[in-house]
Amino acid sequence: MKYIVGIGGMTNGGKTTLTNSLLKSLPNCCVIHQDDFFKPQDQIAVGEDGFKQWDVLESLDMEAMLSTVQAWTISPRKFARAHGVSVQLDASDTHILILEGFLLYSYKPLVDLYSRRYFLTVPYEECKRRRSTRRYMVPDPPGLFDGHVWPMYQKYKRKMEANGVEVVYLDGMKSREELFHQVLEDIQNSLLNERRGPAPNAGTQTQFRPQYGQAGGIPARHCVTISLWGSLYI
Ligand SMILES: Nc1ncnc2c1ncn2[C@@H]1O[C@H](COP(=O)(O)OP(=O)(O)O)[C@@H](O)[C@H]1O
Ligand SMILES: O=C(O)c1ccc[n+]([C@@H]2O[C@H](COP(=O)([O-])O)[C@@H](O)[C@H]2O)c1
Ligand SMILES: [Mg+2]
Repeated sequence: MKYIVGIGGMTNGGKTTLTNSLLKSLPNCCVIHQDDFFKPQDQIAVGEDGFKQWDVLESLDMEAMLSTVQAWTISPRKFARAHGVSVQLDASDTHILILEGFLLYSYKPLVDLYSRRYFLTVPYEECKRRRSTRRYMVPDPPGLFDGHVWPMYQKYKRKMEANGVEVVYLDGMKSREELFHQVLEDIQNSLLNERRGPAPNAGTQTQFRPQYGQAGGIPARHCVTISLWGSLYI
């Protein structure tokens, strides 16, 4: 069985932290980080506000991300081998892929591929505080958060909701441990249900239809991590 989990939501909601914990506990689990698909700086448009528009879908090479997801979907084992990782399998033959990023549910070709979509949020003040401590590859210029990051977050979230994309909201103010256990348990339950039979709404929650792009090479910056079967068997 192939199972794709989205760990999405706002910047600094705790997506990468949660994903790293899940990877250690979920069997045969690969991850694709959306951040690894940012286009080079010279291809990022400058808005009328004077800010580089990092927080829009066009700043990401989503076709390349889709191709990477597609490669996993076609053969998770081959995908793992292609990245030099051996995967131990047991009889259940479950393969999990985590997609992690801040604009996971706004790209139509991907949106219906998820088995489960999580969405982390924290209040504005906490998001701004956490962001002020972060150092990205390209540091935030003064005023970027209020002038670009936050308005774009709100815009894409509104669109996602208007499109009827079903997500499981997660309170990013909970402790790292609480979030980890909550999501791990939820994924385990969801996997059990999937094994019992297809969920009535799986893959059909929105009007979007998957449209696969051309499969291509995986850009060098793209990082794929594989975690092997651990002590946990689902
Ligand atoms: N549950 C949490 N509670 C408090 N701080 C957190 C929590 N999860 C992550 N953090 C911190 O918030 C910051 C952003 O976390 P990160 O996982 O990188 O977020 P994202 O990938 O969503 O931008 C980091 O400093 C991280 O240590
Ligand atoms: O990683 C990069 O190259 C990069 C360059 C410029 C900006 N970013 C920021 O990365 C943010 C998304 O990552 P994250 O982990 O905060 O969800 C997004 O809000 C961008 O503003 C990231
Ligand atoms: Mg992150």
